[in-house]
Amino acid sequence: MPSLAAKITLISKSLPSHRPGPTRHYEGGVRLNNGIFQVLSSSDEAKLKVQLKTSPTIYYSKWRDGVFSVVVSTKETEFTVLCKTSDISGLQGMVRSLMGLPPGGADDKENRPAENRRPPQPKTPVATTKRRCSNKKTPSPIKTMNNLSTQQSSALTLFMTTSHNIFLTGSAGTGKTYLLKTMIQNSRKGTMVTSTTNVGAVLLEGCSLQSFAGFGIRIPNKDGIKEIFKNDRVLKRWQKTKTLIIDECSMLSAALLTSLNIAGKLAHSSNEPFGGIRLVFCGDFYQLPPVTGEFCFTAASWTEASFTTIELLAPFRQRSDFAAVLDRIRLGTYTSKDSDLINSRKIAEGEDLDDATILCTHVNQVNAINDGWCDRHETKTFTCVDTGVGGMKSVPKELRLFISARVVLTANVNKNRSLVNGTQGVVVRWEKGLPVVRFDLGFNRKLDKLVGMHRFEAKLGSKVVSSRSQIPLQLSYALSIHKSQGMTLSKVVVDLEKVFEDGMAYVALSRVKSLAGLRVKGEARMGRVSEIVRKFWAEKKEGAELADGKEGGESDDEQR
Ligand SMILES: Nc1ncnc2c1ncn2[C@@H]1O[C@H](COP(=O)(O)OP(=O)(O)OP(=O)(O)O)[C@@H](O)[C@H]1O
Repeated sequence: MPSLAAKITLISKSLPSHRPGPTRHYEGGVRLNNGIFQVLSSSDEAKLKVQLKTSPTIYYSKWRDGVFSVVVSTKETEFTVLCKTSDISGLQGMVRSLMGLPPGGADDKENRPAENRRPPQPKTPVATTKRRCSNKKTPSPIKTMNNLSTQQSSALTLFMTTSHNIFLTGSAGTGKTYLLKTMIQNSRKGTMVTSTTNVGAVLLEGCSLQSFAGFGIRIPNKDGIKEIFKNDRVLKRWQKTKTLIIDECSMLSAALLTSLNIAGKLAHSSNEPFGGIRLVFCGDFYQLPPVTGEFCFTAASWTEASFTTIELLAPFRQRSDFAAVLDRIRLGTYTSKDSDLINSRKIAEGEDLDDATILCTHVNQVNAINDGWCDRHETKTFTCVDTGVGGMKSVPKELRLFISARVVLTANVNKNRSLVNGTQGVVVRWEKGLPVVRFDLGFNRKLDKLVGMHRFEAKLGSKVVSSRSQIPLQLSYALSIHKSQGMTLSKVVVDLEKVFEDGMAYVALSRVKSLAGLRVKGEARMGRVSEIVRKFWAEKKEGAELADGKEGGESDDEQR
């Protein structure tokens, strides 16, 4: 790959606009080795076609309403990037990042259009190993991509080599959080890691969005924010923030996004969107919506942020056949065959499901099931040790466990041995007063491991503001679907009779790795798909057309 980088030549040049208005028109493309991707034409409403002469890869793109989108399809994978970029050097950066290549190239200079001499380079060097901040001179993004897919590597390159605001999305299990963690490891000083959910914050070792913002449970207006900023600590935190990462952004409301925008502008005394803070949002709007209010993308602040959208398409959690069924449920395009397939997983009479996690729609169902198990056994109680203020609601103060209890890890204990958040097991004995858990590593592999106290930290930037030490386990007989968002589980029973939220059934069904690990209690209701989300994507994707099975070189009419 690196040698290929030098052989990519940008041959694009700007053309005079033949229509009134601010839209710029380009002709050109990038040269790859002896092949040429050629952008044949462009305008705000017309398709940009990228023609590929010699490679099996198809690049197909379209320009609409100022959004340039390119669909890349290789033998291994296929993904879409939509980016609001109005300069051809942005296009060059996009193509490079799509290919997993570092920015720039030996032969770029001469061919770059005069007004765009600066390729998208990182302003400061980027780390490959150290978290948040680095002083290394030469970034080597490829080193950090070894265990990432091509799609994920490309997205990481985009994160590391541009300052675009990024919206990282994709179906459940496409590795968004996995990639986000790598981005965090390679992020610069001043990066704040947050999530709209406590569970998400724990997973990323960040803090909840509301605690970062200093808003508490409020969604303040401008005056309210000025009042909050009288607290010097909160104001300084905002002023130090250069990048704000928000995971589980499907649960971020439009009102809160608007407040964040105002706060960023006030803190940085700047009229730039979010006061110039770079945004990295991660989530899937087809999953759970905000608890109250509208989706964040309905706010004017979303448009102001001009996100570059990265949609990961390759499923990691499930095999592609099951992933395809789940995707249709996600989009509300499932067939009766899909529905029958899910319902064919109904619990059989007398079936032993003690090793499964029951995913419930309501918390009272969850507590009743887990408490019921504790009540029937002799339990040992583990009390947490807290430091700092605020506590961590998602980690229990008191954890009741018993021998033979089914548990799930809530922290990464040992990545090499697959003892990560979500790994399930059974408490088999006590040792030194601590539980020994027989973890299920899949493929009939088991591992006994003494689980000690784990320090869960809430961070604001690199500063630990509070911590809670607790055994990183949770009874896993039942979990709420809300809590399960983001988890990967090996065997689940879904109870979807009382689904009350768009995307809820999809979140529950997509936690499991395979159909074999899925059991259904009662009649599975697939729930609805949010019309607003559907519209959001329809408008976004109108700009992108997949070139399934079509080689470059066809005319626009043929493509239609
Ligand atoms: N490059 C990778 N190599 C190996 N495993 C991966 C990779 N990317 C993701 N995974 C694994 O795939 C599973 C799903 O990944 P992850 O939880 O990041 O997906 P997600 O898109 O965030 O899902 P959700 O939307 O449900 O939260 C996890 O078990 C994760 O460890």
